[in-house]
Amino acid sequence: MPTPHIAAQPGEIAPAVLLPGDPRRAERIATQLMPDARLVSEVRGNGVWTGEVDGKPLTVMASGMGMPSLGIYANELFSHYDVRRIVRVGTAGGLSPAVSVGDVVVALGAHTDSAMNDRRIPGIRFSAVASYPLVAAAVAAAEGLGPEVPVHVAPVVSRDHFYGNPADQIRLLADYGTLAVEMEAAALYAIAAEHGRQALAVCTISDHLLDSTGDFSAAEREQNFQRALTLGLAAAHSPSE
Ligand SMILES: O=P(O)(O)O[C@H]1O[C@H](CO)[C@@H](O)[C@H]1O
Ligand SMILES: O=c1cc[nH]c(=O)[nH]1
Repeated sequence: MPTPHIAAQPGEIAPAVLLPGDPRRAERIATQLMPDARLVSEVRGNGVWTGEVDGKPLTVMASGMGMPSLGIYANELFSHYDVRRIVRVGTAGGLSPAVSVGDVVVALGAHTDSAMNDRRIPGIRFSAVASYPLVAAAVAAAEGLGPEVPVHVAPVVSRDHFYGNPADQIRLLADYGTLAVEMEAAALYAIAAEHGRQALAVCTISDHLLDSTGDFSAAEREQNFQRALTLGLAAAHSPSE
C-alpha cells in the first residue's frame, strides 16, 4: 500500500535506496545510472525512480532538506517498503581547514544540535553512527579512485539551521575532528538503527565556512556529485548485510 508521501506499490522500491537531498540531483542520478528506470512515485513533485545497475535493483529519490523531511521518507522506506539500506549522496559545508570544496566526506558519525534523537532512549545522548559495512565499502571504492581524489572518513554535524552557524561552535567542532556541516545524517543514522537497517551519508563539500571563495553555485550543487555517487553506489550495492 502507498504511504502518505510515496505512491509506489509494494515491490516497486528496491532494497537499496540512494537519497540525495535535492530532487533534481536525484533525477540526474537516476537518469545517469538507470536510463530504463521507472518513475514509481511523484507525490509532492518528489520523483522516485526504480531500476537496475549492473543487474542489482536500486531506487533513487530525494529526502528534501533537513531532518524532519528526511525522517518522513526514511521511516516510510524502512517500515512500509522493507528497504534494507539508505545511502545519502549529499552536499555539506566544510568547517575545518582539513577539507576543501570538492572533497568528499564519508560521514562516520553525525553530531547534531537537533532534538530529534534526544527522546529515543531516556537518559541517553544518542550516538548517530554510520553502518560499518557501508563505510568499509565506500572506503574500498575510494581506494579505487586513486590518491589524487581527496576522500575523508570523519564525523560531520547535522544542524537544524542552514544559516547562522555560531563561529565558536564551528571552531570547537573542527577542534574535535568534525569536518563538515549538513542537515540530515544524524536523523538518518538514528532511524536506520531504530529499524535495524543500514545507512551512510557521503557528502561532497560544496562550500566552506572558513573561505567562501571557491563555493559551488546552485547548479554545481546539483551536478557535482560524481565521486560521492561512486562511493555511495558501492556502499548501496555492497554485499554484506
Ligand atoms: O545538497 P543536500 O543533499 O540537500 O544537502 C545539504 O544541502 C541542503 C542545504 O542547502 C541541506 O539538505 C544540506 O544537508
Ligand atoms: O547544510 C549545509 C549544506 C551545505 N553547505 C552548508 O554550508 N550547509
